[in-house]
Order: sequence, then structure tokens, then C-alpha cells
Amino acid sequence: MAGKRKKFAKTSKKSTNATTTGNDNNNNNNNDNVDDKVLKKSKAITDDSKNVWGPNTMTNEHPQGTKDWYTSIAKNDDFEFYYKKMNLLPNEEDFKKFMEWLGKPLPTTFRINRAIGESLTNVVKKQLHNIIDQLPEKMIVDGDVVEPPKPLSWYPDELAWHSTLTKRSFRKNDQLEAFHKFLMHHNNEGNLTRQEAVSMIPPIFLDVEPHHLVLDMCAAPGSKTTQIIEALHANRSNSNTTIPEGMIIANDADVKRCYMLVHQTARLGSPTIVITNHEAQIFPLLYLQKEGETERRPMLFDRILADVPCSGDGTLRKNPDLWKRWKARDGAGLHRLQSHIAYRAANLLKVGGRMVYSTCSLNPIENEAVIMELVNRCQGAVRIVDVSAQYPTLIRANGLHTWPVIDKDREIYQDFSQVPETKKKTIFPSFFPPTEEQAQKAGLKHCMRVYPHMQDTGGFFITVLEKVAELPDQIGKRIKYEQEFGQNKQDQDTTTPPLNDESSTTPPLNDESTSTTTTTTTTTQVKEKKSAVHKFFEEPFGTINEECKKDLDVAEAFYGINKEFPLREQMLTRSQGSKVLYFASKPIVNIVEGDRNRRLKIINAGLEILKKHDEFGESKCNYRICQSASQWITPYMTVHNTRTVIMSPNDLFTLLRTTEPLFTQFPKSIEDQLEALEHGCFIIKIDTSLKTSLEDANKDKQVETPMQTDQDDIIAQSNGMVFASWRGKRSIHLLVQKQELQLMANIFKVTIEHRKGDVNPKNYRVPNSSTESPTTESPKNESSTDAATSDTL
Ligand SMILES: C[S@@+](CC[C@H](N)C(=O)[O-])C[C@H]1O[C@@H](n2cnc3c(N)ncnc32)[C@H](O)[C@@H]1O
Repeated sequence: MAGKRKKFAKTSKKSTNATTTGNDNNNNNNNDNVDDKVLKKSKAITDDSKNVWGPNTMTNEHPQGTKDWYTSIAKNDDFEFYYKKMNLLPNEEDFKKFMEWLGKPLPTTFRINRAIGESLTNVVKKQLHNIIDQLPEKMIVDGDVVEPPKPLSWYPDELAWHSTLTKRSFRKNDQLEAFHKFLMHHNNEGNLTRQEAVSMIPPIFLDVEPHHLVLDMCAAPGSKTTQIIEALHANRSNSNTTIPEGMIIANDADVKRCYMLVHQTARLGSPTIVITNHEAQIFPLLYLQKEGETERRPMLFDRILADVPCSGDGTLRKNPDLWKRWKARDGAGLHRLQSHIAYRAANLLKVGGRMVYSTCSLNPIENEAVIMELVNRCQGAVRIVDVSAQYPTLIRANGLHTWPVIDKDREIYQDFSQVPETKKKTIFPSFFPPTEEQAQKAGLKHCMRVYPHMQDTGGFFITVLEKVAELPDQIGKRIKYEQEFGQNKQDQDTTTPPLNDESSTTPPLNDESTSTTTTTTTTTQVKEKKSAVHKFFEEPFGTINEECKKDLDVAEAFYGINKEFPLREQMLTRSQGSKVLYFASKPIVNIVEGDRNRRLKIINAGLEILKKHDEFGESKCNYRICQSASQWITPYMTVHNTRTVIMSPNDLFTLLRTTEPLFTQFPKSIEDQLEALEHGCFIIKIDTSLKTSLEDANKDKQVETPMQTDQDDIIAQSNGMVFASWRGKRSIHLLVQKQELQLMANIFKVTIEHRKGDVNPKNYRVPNSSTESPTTESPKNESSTDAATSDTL
């Protein structure tokens, strides 16, 4: 596969790569309110994303964002009282440091997206090292010593970086200009994702492999989802064109935030993703049909991430406004929802599978208490995994074994018997710590706590769990299922035990309080509640019909797509006769095919691969290739087929510089190929090894050569790039969003020249095969029609 395959699936100029956040869970313990709060928070996240580099609250004009401002705002007596009593850090000095670091601005951290392919990853790393080499070891900005960016020691392959530099420092120090430009440029390009360091931890402990079926239960805005997608594409390299076997379902209860997920993941151009809109605690059981079997069987996941909604006090450095609002009851109010989600995760996990439970909260009621509740409820079927040997340079504290329960009036209870009747509606037995013996038996110390002062980050809680047996209430259901289908045989691979279905899962937690609880949301109430955020209007996905298959026969012949490409088998559509076809990995198609999976509320699945182009005029094939999927299909287009034209980086400059370059603007050999090409869609592939010979060819033709030797790194980025393009009468047009082309032109330092005759380059007119003029022959409004889709660079 071309090393640059992802390069062409980027839609994001300003990524909404906000890091994880807890819910804004003020003043109540009713889980139903989560949704409204989430909506508000979702707005906050969108707004945050505008501020691409530097702490979110930072502006240059306002004292907000200065060190002193942080120190002054970082105060909340209740918070300090609560966590002191919780004995979070028994050593007084450590607790002091913890409080002190919570009052400091959060450094900027970013991740190089591994999914961009090996060669581009190396180019980005090399550029970064070059910039850092030019910086002094220490710089003074605003009287403070600032250091050049450093890789996070614990993150694999130098892919995650940390910098104490902020927007403010960039503006105040000329030496930092190159670094600032690097960040802006690669962030816009989708090569980097800004993400809090601690938020990168859960996915790396999930240990995702390319064939895995993964569920990300609370996924929006999607920074961890993108990490998981990268792991599913881990085999992606220049030489490996294999289409991934695995899949990730990225789910969120908030439909608006699901669209943030669509946007965030579109940049990666992956056929492995499905975005769904369910409450995680009642995520439906899906059914897969294995090869050679006639019946569908319950589908269990290899990996599940439960990055649950939480009170979010681990994000105080990033969201200092939270200091004013922090309340002990915020965490308590989410405990039961978190427990339900964790139990549903355990339910949907394969035996032998791994799940990670995480929060950006420091509160044991949302963390260890939830884990203990899960372990107890699963009666040995789920165990906490000791991962202390993994990522040893990541500094972390052990999970707590004990903690008091403290209410809003600062009353402290050591066990449930001390709780007055009036408070039993809000304080549950599962809030309380286990006995020391139980904690040891469960391995509670293997939970991980990351505190701000340990390595200059936010706070996070992470626990890795493994399912070692079927859950007690799954066993009876499996036997019943096997009897029903006459398959009373043992599954050898442990992957298919039937389990709780949506309707029968997440029964109330097994604590005595459940029956007396009136204010806590039960599963039934959750299901019955039709909140506005759950309205779902998406057209369902389905497989393609016979008529469409006939069209695909034509497309196959037209583009010279070889039989190894699953053109019909891995194709989805939203309605028969729809203009768009989607390419998806096998398990996704399998799910969509199953009638029993109809209740799955799919927002998006796979990626757009073929689109009808009725309005484009003359072509033998009804479908054009979408830019987002061109990286996947191009390696399967036969070399001798004329619908792939190999060009040099010089030709790329010509393509970028001129909105619709004439065939005659290219070297003779390419001009001839373009002349010989039938009208319609084709693929341009950039090959940097053609550089020298085509420079020579350009000389003969006296074509300007914009390439300069000091641009080598940038030029290397173009190797393997593929562009869906349109062959007109005498000129060609890239089927790529206009803004993406502009961005590329910026990267390659090319000024776009609009040729005489480009009346309105933003709004091309429809080409007409009989009357088209060479200067205005491209598809109508190509860029803007695709703007909301993933059909982009
Ligand atoms: C901590 S954030 C997740 C952050 C995300 N994992 C990331 O890394 O970008 C929690 C998410 O849970 C969602 N949420 C809240 N209640 C939920 C529920 N019952 N089921 C599923 N998602 C829920 C919120 O909309 C929010 O997007």
C-alpha cells in the first residue's frame, strides 16, 4: 500500500481533538441529567478546539492564562478537604506537591498519527528533530525558563511529545517560530493530534491488534478512538496493502458528539470504523455469522474501552474553571452509571478478551469502588491485570485499598451502617471500600492512578481487566440458547458463548440499596427516557443489490480493479439507488447484513469509496472513485490499466499551481498518457523516484521547475500520494476539496494561479462534453458538494 494512504483522507483543518473530559455533573446525582450536561460540555469541547496550541483558557490579551492566574484560581476548600481525607497521597509532602501542580498550566502534548504510514511518520519526526536541534537548550520567556519539546518517555516509538511552550511563548520568542509553524502545519494536515498525555494511556494498555473486534463505549470526541484505529492499521506500510480484518465500534450516547466522532475519525480514512449512538450500559448485543455457519451467533469483542463519563477533576489543569464548581457529590452521582457501563463491557467481552476502564477523575467512588463492584458482580469471571511491567517509565501510583465516604456536608462514613436513612438515597453500599483481604484478593493495587506532579500531566485512573470465564448470568443463557438452536456443543474457541441480550442486561446493581433507591436511574428508566439527544434520524446501512452489482461490473472493468479487491463483498449503501457506496472491513459488513442487528443505530460505517457522477458528463462508468478511499483501491488497479497515471512531484506542483492544468502543461510522456485516457475518473499517483528524469523532461519542454533541493523533506511527503482525478477534454481536475488543495499548496509552497477563463474557481460549472471549454470543464462545485463528506484529501 502506498505509504501516504492516509494523507488523502484528511478532512480536518482544525481538528476537534479535545482531550477526554468528564461530565459537568453539578449538584445532582441523577444520571438522566448526564445527557444535558454532556451537551453543554460538547459545546465547550468544540470551543476548546479553536485554541489549537497552548492551554485552552489562554489568551494573550487577558491575565487569564498567566502562571499567577492559575495559582489564584486553583483553590477549593471542599476539594482539598475531600482528597486529604481520602488519603489519596498519604505523604504530606506528596499531597502538597499534588495541590501545587494542580494549579499550574498544563503543557501541550501531541501525538504523531502512526496511521499516516511509516515513511511520513519518519519525515514528521525528522522535521521535528531538525527544529529542536536549532533551539537553545533553555529559553527565557516572560521570565520563565522554557525547554524545547521532548518525547514522552513512556509512549512507544517517540510518537508522543510534550512541550511547556505555549501560544504566549511562541509570540514572545522568534526562535520558536519554526516550531509553531510545524505544529500548525501538521495539525492542519492531520499528521498530529493534540491530546492530553494522560488520555493517551488507556488505548496503549488495550493492546489492540489489527484483527481485533473493538468496542469504544463512550468514544466522543474520539482522541482515543483514533489511537485504536491506528493500532488496527498497525500493519500499514508501503509494502503492505492488506485491508484490515478488524473493526472498531465507536459509540457515544450523545448524537451530536457522534458527529464529532465522524469528523475526527474521517481524517484517518479507515474502513474499520462504525460510529453508533447508544447508551453504553444498554449497548445491544450483536450477532455475527461465521464462515461456514448458517446461524448467527452473539458477537463478543476482543477489546473494550470503557472511558466513562466522570466528574473530571483530573482535568483541573486543563479546565481551571472547574475549580469553582467542584463538588464531592459530582463523582458520587455518576458511580452507578459507571458501574452499569463497566458491567455491560464485561458482558460483551470475549472470554480471554481485555477491557480497560478509565476516567479522568481522581475520586475513588468513580474508580476503585466501580472496579470492586464489577469484580464482585462478576464473581471471579473478570480479573484485574497486573500491567506494572508494561510501559515501565510511566510513573503511576497503585489503586487505593481503602477510602472513607464523605457527603456534601463533610460527614464522613467508614461503612454503610453509619449512613443515616435519609442519605441512603444518594449513598450506596457499593461506594464503600472492600476489606483489606478482599482488596488484596482482587488485586486492587493493580489499578493505576496518575497524578499531575508525577510527570507534569493531568490526572487519570486506568484499570486493565481480563475476562477469564463467562459471567455467572451468561452461563444459563448460553445453555438455553444452545438448546434452542440444537447446538449443544462446546465452543472450542471461547468466542461465541451467547450472553445477555440488551433487554435482559444491566440489571440493577447487586447492592441492597437498589430496591430503596428512588432517585438513581434504573436501566428501565434509562431506556424509557426519550431525551432529545437520543433522537436518531440516520438512514440505515445495507448491502448492495443486484442492479448495483451490475454497475460495479462496469466499474471493475473500467478501472481495471483486480479480483483481489472485495469490490462487491465489502460494499455498503444507505439506500438502494443511493449515489454513494461505502467500503467497510468484513466484520462491519457482516453486522450490517444481519437482520438481528437492525436495532444498531449506525451514524456512519466504513468510508465512501464510489460516488455516482451523473452531472459530470461523459464517461463509460457511472461511478467515480472517492478521494477518501483512493488509497485502498489504487493498489488493486492493474498496472497496465490506463486509469492510473504515475506522476513526479514536479507534476504535483503543476496540479496544485493551476486549477485545471492542460495536458500540455505536463511532460510529453504524461501528456500522451492523458490524451490516450478515456474521459472520466482516473487516479494520479505520485512517485518521487521520477523526480530526476522528469526534471530533465521539463527542461526540454521548458516547464518551470519549482522544486528546490532544500525541500527534500517536504517532497518526500508526496511519495505514494494518490489523487482521484477527472480527465476532461484537454485538462484534468483533482476531485479533492478545494480547501485541502489550498492547504497542500501551502505545504509545498506553491501559489495557486487561476487561469484566464476560471470565472469563479470556487464554483466550477458543469462540463458539457460537446461544448466544454478547456478552461472550465471540471465537475460542478466538486469541492463544495463533498465538503461534508469524507471525500477529501
Ligand atoms: C470522558 S468522555 C469520553 C472521551 C473519549 N473517550 C475520548 O477519548 O475522546 C465521556 C463520553 O461519554 C459520553 N456518555 C455519557 N453518558 C453516556 C452513556 N450512558 N453511554 C455512552 N456514552 C455516554 C459523553 O457524551 C462523552 O462523550
